[in-house]
Amino acid sequence: MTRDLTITEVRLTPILVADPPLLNTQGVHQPYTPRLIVEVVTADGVTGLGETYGDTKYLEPARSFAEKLVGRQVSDLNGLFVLADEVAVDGSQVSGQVDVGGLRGVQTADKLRLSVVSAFEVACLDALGKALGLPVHALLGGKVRDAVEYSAYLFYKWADHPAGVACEKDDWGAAVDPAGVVEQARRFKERYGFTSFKLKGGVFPPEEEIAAVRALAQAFPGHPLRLDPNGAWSVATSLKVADELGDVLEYLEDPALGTAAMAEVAAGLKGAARSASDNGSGGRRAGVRLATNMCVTTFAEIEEAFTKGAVQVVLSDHHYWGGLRNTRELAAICRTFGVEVSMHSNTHLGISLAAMTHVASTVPDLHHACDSHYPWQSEDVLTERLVFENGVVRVSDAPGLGVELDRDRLEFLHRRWLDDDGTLRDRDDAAAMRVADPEWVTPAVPRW
Ligand SMILES: O=C([O-])C(=O)C[C@H](O)[C@@H](O)C(=O)[O-]
Ligand SMILES: [Mg+2]
Repeated sequence: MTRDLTITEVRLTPILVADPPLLNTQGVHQPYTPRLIVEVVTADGVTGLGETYGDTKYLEPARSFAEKLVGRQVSDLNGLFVLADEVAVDGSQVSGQVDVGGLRGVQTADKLRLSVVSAFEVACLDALGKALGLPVHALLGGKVRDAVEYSAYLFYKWADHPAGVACEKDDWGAAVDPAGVVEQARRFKERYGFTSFKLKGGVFPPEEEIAAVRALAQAFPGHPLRLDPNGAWSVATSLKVADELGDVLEYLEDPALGTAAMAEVAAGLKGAARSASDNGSGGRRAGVRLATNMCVTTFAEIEEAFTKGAVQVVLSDHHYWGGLRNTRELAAICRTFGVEVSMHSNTHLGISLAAMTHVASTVPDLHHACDSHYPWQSEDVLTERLVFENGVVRVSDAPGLGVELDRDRLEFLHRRWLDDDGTLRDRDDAAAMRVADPEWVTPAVPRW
């Protein structure tokens, strides 16, 4: 039977999804965060789904990209990148600096385009898989594992959003000290079976975060632990934290901001490793590895970081690397240079979790449990939520991504976006923090 894979319609639906009051170095999560749902429809009536950031700076290029897509084949995946180069990006939204809302590293025009393309690539793969009766992992060459392991993404957190702010309630409670963090980790383990834990740091002075990680190590002996202050520390502070926590950390994630600072931290750790092997005096910091989702976020950033030995683990994110096939290319480059890979996550829904799981299932040497914010998202646009059991998501063998859109939920969340006066349509954690603390400004880096 011949199939007509021509794209006849592309639907873009911006939505606002509930997000708990999770703290990071720049502020606190908004009560609702923007996402964009992409649907690509073929002449045969097959619909493919994709998901990406929904802020205005992504939405505008996504609209012009969508117009160009009609009439093309869902199988023309390489052509998506050629098309992307033709999409204009608002120069005022582009910067070499760390993005205020998402802590996603540099925000170059190319990276914004890739973040948009990623959703269309996933939607095309979903449609192609459905049309051919093949799961997305098969279109990527086939899975090498049946389940993908995720880690618990622990956050310092308030019990509620500030009084008077419209929001959805969550049942996680507050976590603003070591006991609260350990309790949150316990619940993650109970609910989802996660056995590795990542704490989002850069919120409290390093001594407090060291105490929280020590408390986790005591409560969960032998479990892999990570701490990620999103570049909030100086090189000296980073090395001090490595001294304090080196014996329990799986890796330290973006302790200092940017490749140059990370390379200095790495050099300090390497020096310690040398003295440890020479005379046993390297201290705990000697074996600490550095991971990043902030200084290696584009192909252009790889050479400098790898040449300087700034990182030992790259946390890929298919959104900003430009999709699932680029994620595999990144993994191949990392493998060549002896750098490990795992996956980063921002606030995302089930379409993206399904996409992450498919691609992760095809990467042979995935070295660590992947990050996912999904447990924090009580809302989704799927008829059935994806499930974490014993810390893993099973890889679907159903055609495409193996997920189904709940159109009523999509409409409900879109209505919320339509009803918003614009305040929440561009994620801004510092602005959300100012609701509770009007004096708050994004902290200068290094913060400690
Ligand atoms: O690993 C990371 O750096 C992140 O997940 C960045 C995110 O933006 C996270 O910090 C958040 O959403 O607060
Ligand atoms: Mg990170």
